[in-house]
Formats: sequence, structure tokens, C-alpha cells
Amino acid sequence: MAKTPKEPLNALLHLTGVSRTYGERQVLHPVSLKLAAGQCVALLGHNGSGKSTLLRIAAGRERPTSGTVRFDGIPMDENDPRIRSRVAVVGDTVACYPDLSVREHLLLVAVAHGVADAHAWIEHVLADRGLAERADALPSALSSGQMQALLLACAMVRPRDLLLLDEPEQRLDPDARRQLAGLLKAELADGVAVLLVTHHTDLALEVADRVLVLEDGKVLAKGSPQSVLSGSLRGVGR
Ligand SMILES: Nc1ncnc2c1ncn2[C@@H]1O[C@H](COP(=O)(O)OP(=O)(O)OP(=O)(O)O)[C@@H](O)[C@H]1O
Repeated sequence: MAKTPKEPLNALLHLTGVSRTYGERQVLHPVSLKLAAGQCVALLGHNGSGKSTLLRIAAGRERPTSGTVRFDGIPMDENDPRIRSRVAVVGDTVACYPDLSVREHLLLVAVAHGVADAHAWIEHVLADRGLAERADALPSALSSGQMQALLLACAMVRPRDLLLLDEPEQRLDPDARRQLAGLLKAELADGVAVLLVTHHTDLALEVADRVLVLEDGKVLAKGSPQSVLSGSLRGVGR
């Protein structure tokens, strides 16, 4: 029988009873979550179940209606430089400069975060994300999958202890999706904590230590990927 994974004692990210209400509508009921260095929690659930809302709250991009979020003991605030320097987010919206090439986007992010030897590191990340041949292209000339690869690459060129990803697999072809699983495993091996919103149960099974399934803003199930996704809940993803 699969062992039930315990929540970590030394959490890098600690959500306590966070909820969110828009107007009269409660889209997220109180959720608590701990995530330690080198661990991945996958958030699963049908469309509109509250996954992105929870991730935005975890990232400090949105304030919870109730509850608290702490990163390494500090109240989560995306404007706090101590947090910005250590937390990388790939959200569900595409934001880029129309007049900067792929390589220039990466350079901008790397320089802003004070990355040493940025040029060499950028060439490595470009090759790793399959973007080497599109390095001089402007965003308007990228395919949707290449744009997604650029958003991931922007997170990879900067320092990070916590990686928050909202459906990073979207628009990626099967090969690129397999590489994404390898990339996330490498992040975890490097001690990065990963909070992953995904619709792909296979990705969750491959990389997550724990999964949390949301339904109508409530926690429907949580535990090891094997225990949660072995039965009827496999249908929450693709
Ligand atoms: N700014 C907002 N104002 C009002 N309602 C919102 C807002 N943002 C999200 N919602 C609602 O909150 C609910 C949860 O949305 P959320 O984006 O968190 O779901 P999700 O699980 O990430 O969905 P998907 O899988 O489709 O991305 C939805 O019903 C959505 O319509």
C-alpha cells in the first residue's frame, strides 16, 4: 500500500486557511498547505475549481479573503525584494515585450536578477528549452508552444527557491511535455520547491510528492499521487 506522505515540518511555503471570495461568491474555501524545499505539490481539479486562484494567492499576486501565506517565514508579498529574488512564477497569462527578441527577454530577466555569466547561461537555457533556433525571433513570430517555452525559460534563467507554475504543459507537444517532466525533476533535485497547477495526471504522477484535488473551491482529496489518482479521481485530469 502506498505510504501517505506527511506534510513537511520545515515548510518553505506555508498557506494557512486561505480562502477567496469574489463579490458574494466564495470560489475558494479555506485551504492549508505546506511545501518544503525539493518537494512538489500538484493542484488538480476541473475547470473553475479554484486552482489558479490558489496559485495566485500562494504567489502573493492576490490577497486571500482570509488566511495567511508565508514564504520562508516572511508574509508573502510579491513586491518584497526578499521574495521576488527567490520566487519564480509562470502564470496563466502571457506577458512579454513585443519589441524584444526571445534572447533579449531572457537577458532582461537574468540581468534584473543579477545572474553572473548571464550570456552563457542564457544560451544553455535556450538550447534546453528548444528555443536556440528562435532566439532572435520577436514574440509575434513565435508559435504558441514556443511562447510557452519562452515563459518557462524566463523562470529558468533566474535564481529561484520556489517555482509556481500554472499549467506549464499547456500548448506543449508530447515531446516538450516529456522534457517538462525532466525539467521539474531536475528542479526538485536542486532543492527547488514546486507548486504545480496541472490538468495532466501523468505529469502529477511523475513529479509530485503530493496532490491536492479541488472541486468547487473545496479540497476533494489530498495525498500521494498514487493513492489519490488511482481510483475515480483519475478523471480530474487528462
Ligand atoms: N477576478 C475574478 N472575479 C470573479 N470571479 C473570478 C475571478 N477569478 C476567478 N474567478 C472565478 O473563480 C473560480 C475559480 O477560478 P480559477 O481560475 O481559480 O479556476 P481553475 O481551477 O484555475 O480553472 P481552469 O482549470 O479553467 O484554469 C471560477 O468560477 C472563476 O470564474
